[in-house]
Amino acid sequence: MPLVSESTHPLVKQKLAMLRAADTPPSVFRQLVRSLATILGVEATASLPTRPTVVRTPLGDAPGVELDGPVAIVPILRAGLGMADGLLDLIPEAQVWHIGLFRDEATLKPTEYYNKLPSRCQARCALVVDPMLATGGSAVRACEILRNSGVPSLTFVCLIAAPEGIARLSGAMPDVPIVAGAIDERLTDIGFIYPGLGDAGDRQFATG
Ligand SMILES: O=P(O)(O)OC[C@H]1O[C@H](OP(=O)(O)OP(=O)(O)O)[C@H](O)[C@@H]1O
Ligand SMILES: O=c1cc[nH]c(=O)[nH]1
Ligand SMILES: [Mg+2]
Repeated sequence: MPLVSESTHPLVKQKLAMLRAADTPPSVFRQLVRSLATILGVEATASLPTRPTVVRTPLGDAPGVELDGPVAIVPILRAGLGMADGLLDLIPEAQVWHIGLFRDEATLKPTEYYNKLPSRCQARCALVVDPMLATGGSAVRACEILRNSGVPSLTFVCLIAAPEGIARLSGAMPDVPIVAGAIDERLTDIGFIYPGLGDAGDRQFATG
């Protein structure tokens, strides 16, 4: 998997255009976040380790595979919650570990307010999900928490990334692939992704 990928899938582009539109209501926004996460999840799990197995069909034996070890989906609260549902559609047996971070509006630094990792983090790999990779501070913090908990393989999945956030996350975690729906132009002077979609949490949960 490339270190940074920007989706070229036509459905991702179509759904992102709908998601960005300022008049898209929260109910539709949530559905779009969920289905975008599923499509990007397919791309993000393309190298997931598997082991061979054999299953009995009504006619005989067929070769197959099963996932080689547990997978964790890690939404960064709160905007990552809607993406977790989309990835669970893809991997229903995954564990879900919640990390709560909010970004200080003035300093743009993340503050951790919730952490519900299992006492023993035994996932073979974790898919960290957050719709927005802006300065990269939240993504780096979440990946550090998971690294310190011993998760061997991390992948970061977002809907929209800023070049600044990609540079920061890749600099801090050069072995964490970033799967993005789109890479936008830049950050604004108040740390929003331009053109972006505004505040992903507020738009999902109608708190704007
Ligand atoms: O890359 P960064 O500069 O860290 O910014 C990105 C973060 O900002 C948003 O969360 P926010 O702090 O708005 O919290 P919320 O999910 O509760 O709305 C977003 O969902 C990311 O977590
Ligand atoms: O553009 C941005 C940047 C950070 N968080 C958001 O929700 N949107
Ligand atoms: Mg927010």
